[in-house]
Amino acid sequence: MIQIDHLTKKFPNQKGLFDVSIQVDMGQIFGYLGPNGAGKSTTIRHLMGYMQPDTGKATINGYDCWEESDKIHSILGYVPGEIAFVEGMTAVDFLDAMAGMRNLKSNTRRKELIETFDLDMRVPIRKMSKGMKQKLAIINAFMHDPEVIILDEPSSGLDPLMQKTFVDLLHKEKSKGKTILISSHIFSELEDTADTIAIIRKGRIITVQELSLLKGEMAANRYEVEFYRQEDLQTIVHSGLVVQSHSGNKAVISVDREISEILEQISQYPIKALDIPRQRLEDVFMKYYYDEEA
Ligand SMILES: Nc1ncnc2c1ncn2[C@@H]1O[C@H](COP(=O)(O)OP(=O)(O)OP(=O)(O)O)[C@@H](O)[C@H]1O
Repeated sequence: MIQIDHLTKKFPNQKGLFDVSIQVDMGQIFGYLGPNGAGKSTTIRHLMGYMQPDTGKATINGYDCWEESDKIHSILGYVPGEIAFVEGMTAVDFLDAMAGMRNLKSNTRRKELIETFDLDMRVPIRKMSKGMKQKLAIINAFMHDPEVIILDEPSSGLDPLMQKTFVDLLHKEKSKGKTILISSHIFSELEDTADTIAIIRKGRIITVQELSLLKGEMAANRYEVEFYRQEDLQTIVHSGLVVQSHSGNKAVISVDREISEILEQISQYPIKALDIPRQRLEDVFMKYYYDEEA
């Protein structure tokens, strides 16, 4: 379990983290969402034991991330936001070195992951593309079967097929009961994986909610209806339903009452198309961002 309690870290430029509290339970995928410079990587650096909080604390499976970081690293898999490999190393050298540091005896899982992500290990790291380096970082993060996994924008650089492979891997790990924190500003990545989402902005947590509730908050609030006949649209405009806008034979109707009441009225006329715009995490995020700004 990952726990951050009232963590504050103020940089000399007044940026940083302010009273951040989050909890990621075992078997949970926790999405950490925020715009550039919000404080996601700074939070993760505290979890990794790279930074000492001014006040508050972070723990992983009960170990203090700053004071007991050595204990944490053996149970942790981590994909950093900016990956820097030692120049001149081959991918095999790198994974061997990491396996050695972790006292890892078996290569089975490593081989499976190399196959899953289809990484050509013969290419020297310095000649690898951004996506290939990202794959190598992912293999490194998962090859020792860690209990807790921390991923800082993990699928940046991966092509759509590999992003899907990665999402599948996350689902498998979750089903094994792993605790996973993913920071991202790629909404779809979290929409497909996260149970709970925290939104951070300017170093402060704006909201922590179950993804399903967060989406429900902005549940379909309008119908887009296309009529065959202009006169039917005009009748609807004057029917007492709240028509937000209309053009051509299309009307956007506000869902401000019982859905059955609205459907009953519009279904009196032949309808060419009816669309209920799907709520996306991105819309929810923008709403929070905008509301806080206002
Ligand atoms: N060591 C530091 N000294 C001073 N300011 C810092 C330091 N580290 C981070 N910051 C500032 O703190 C803020 C949060 O940075 P952070 O890297 O955590 O953001 P982020 O949410 O990970 O952003 P991105 O999505 O762009 O990676 C930024 O304004 C950054 O400039």
